[in-house]
Amino acid sequence: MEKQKGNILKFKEMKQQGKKITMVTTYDFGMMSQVDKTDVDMILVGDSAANTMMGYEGTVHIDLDTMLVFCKAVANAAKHTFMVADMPFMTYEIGPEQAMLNAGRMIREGHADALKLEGGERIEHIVTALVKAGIPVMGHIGLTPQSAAQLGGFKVQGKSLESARQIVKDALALERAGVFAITLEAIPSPVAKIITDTVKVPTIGIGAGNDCDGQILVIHDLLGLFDRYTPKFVKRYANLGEDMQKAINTYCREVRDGVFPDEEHSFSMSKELAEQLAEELRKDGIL
Ligand SMILES: Nc1nc(=O)c2c([nH]1)NC[C@@H]1CN(c3ccc(C(=O)N[C@@H](CCC(=O)O)C(=O)O)cc3)CN21
Ligand SMILES: CC(C)C(=O)C(=O)O
Ligand SMILES: [Mg+2]
Repeated sequence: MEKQKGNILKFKEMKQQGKKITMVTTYDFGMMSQVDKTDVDMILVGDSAANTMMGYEGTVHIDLDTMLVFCKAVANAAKHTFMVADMPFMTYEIGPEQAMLNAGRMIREGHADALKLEGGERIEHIVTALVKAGIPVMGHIGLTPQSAAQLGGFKVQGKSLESARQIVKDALALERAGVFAITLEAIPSPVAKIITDTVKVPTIGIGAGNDCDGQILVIHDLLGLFDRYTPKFVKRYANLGEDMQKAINTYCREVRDGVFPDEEHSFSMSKELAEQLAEELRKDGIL
């Protein structure tokens, strides 16, 4: 049976029924064509594209127009999968007006179904405005990579009493603002459990333990296509990087050995026509 495209009501129902929500990132048409055939519940066009697709160390170097390129490519293949996209760094922090203008582009031009913003209490007024405008918003708290410089790097958050309490408050602020789900990144499992038990909207964890309502991983990490760094929370389910190297090396060997292309991968011409052609070309003085 063909997969139904999810929606924010379905995700809330899944939380109520204790059904786990599955999510991966995706950044391009080819990958999304595969993901769209799986039973993953939703995808994120993450600003982690800055790392996985562009090779930057952090996520602050990707701008709105670049995010739009990835969104458009993914949207062309996301026929059955609910598509969330990250608002990139500094495209919403100035205030509701800036956020609305840029969110409008992500949805109109990028074809995102929903948007994700980093921050809690700090951006409550901005999320409120977007939700009032009819945009489904996902929150993202804990380790927020766009503020890594301030956090001292990609560090686990909420390890002290005070910072854990702040993250819980951030979750409540986002719920008040009307988010449909909250990403919890790199926080101790007990803190994620408290939030999951407290808010009515689904929590989607990445490095936040097994009590969240759902999980997300960067697709390059789970497929084994990214080896610059591997956060503790990443589990590799395949080694596609190695598979790719093997396939490319086999191709190179076959070309060097004169094995590829064979007849199956070439176009033929009748012997008569080929001879006629040679004759004509000899007449022309070319052969
Ligand atoms: N490929 C990829 N995967 C991700 O999960 C990811 C990105 N890129 N880019 C954006 C952010 C950055 N993320 C990261 C990156 C590194 C760690 C990491 O190495 N953390 C240390 C903990 C360090 C500490 O708290 O002391 C670890 O050991 O997991 C965590 C999250 C998560 N996101
Ligand atoms: C790691 C996830 C949650 C993310 O924000 C991203 O991939 O950009
Ligand atoms: Mg992100």
